[in-house]
Amino acid sequence: MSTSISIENLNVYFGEHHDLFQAVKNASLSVEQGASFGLVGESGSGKSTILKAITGLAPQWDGHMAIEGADLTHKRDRTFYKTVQMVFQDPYASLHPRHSVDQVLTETLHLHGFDDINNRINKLLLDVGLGPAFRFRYPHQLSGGQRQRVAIARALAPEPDILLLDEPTSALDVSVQAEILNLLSDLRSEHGLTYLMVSHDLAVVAHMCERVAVMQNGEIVEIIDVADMRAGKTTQDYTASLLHASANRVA
Ligand SMILES: Nc1ncnc2c1ncn2[C@@H]1O[C@H](COP(=O)(O)OP(=O)(O)OP(=O)(O)O)[C@@H](O)[C@H]1O
Repeated sequence: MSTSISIENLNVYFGEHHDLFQAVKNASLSVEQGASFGLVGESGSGKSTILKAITGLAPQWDGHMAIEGADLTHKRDRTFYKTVQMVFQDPYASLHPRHSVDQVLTETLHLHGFDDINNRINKLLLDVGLGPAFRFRYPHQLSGGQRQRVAIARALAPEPDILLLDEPTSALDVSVQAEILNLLSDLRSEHGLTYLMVSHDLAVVAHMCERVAVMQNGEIVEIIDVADMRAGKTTQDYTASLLHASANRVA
C-alpha cells in the first residue's frame, strides 16, 4: 500500500512580523492510499489549517508535504487539483448562487479537459444520489443536503484520488448528516478514494475514519487507531477528555 498524503514537521503561520501567529506546530502524519484519516480537536486547534496548507491556502509554511510521493512546493499545479479536491462545511457558501448545478459541473469538467460533459454530468448526479431532475436547479432550489451532494459531485468531477473534507456535515441537520456520511463512505469504496477529514465531532470521525490525529493548540498530541480510541486505549489526557465529552456517541 503506498502513501497518499505525507506531512512531516509542518509549521504553518498567519500574519507577519510582531503579529505572526503559529497555527500548526511541528505536525507529522501519513495517510495510506484508500484510507480515511481524521483530524479532531477543539475549535482553533489547527485542523483546518492543515488542509489549507495542503491546498495552498495557507502560504506561510515550512516542513515537508508530499502527495502520492510528489513533494509539495509553494505552488500548486493543475495535476495537484486533479488529484486533490476539497469539500467544505457550508455548501451554500461554496456554490455560486446564480450558477445552476449544470453550470457548476460543466465548468469544472471543462476546466479539467473532459469533453463527454453530458454523460459525465448524468453519471456524477447518479453517483451522489441526485437524479437528472436536479441538473438545472439553482442552489436556492436545493435543500442543504442536496447542495452538499452537488458540492461532492463537483469534487468528484476531476476524478481525484484524494478528498479533503472540512467538517462536511456540520452545517446539516442530524438526519441529513448521516445520509451524507454514508454517501461519502460508499463513494470511498466505489472510487478507491483517500480521505483526510476534519471534524470537531469525535462520533463523526469514529464513524468515518480508521485512524485519527488529535490536535491541541496547533500540535498533534496523539495519532491513534479508531478501534483503540473506541476502546479508550488513549495515552493522552486530552484525548480522554474529548472522548469523555462525547461519551456514548463514539461507542
Ligand atoms: N487566515 C487566517 N489568518 C489568521 N489566523 C488564522 C487564519 N486561519 C486560521 N487562523 C487561526 O489559526 C488557528 C487555527 O485555526 P483552524 O481554522 O485551523 O482551527 P480548527 O481547529 O479548524 O477550528 P474550527 O474547528 O473552529 O474550524 C486559529 O487560532 C485561527 O484563528
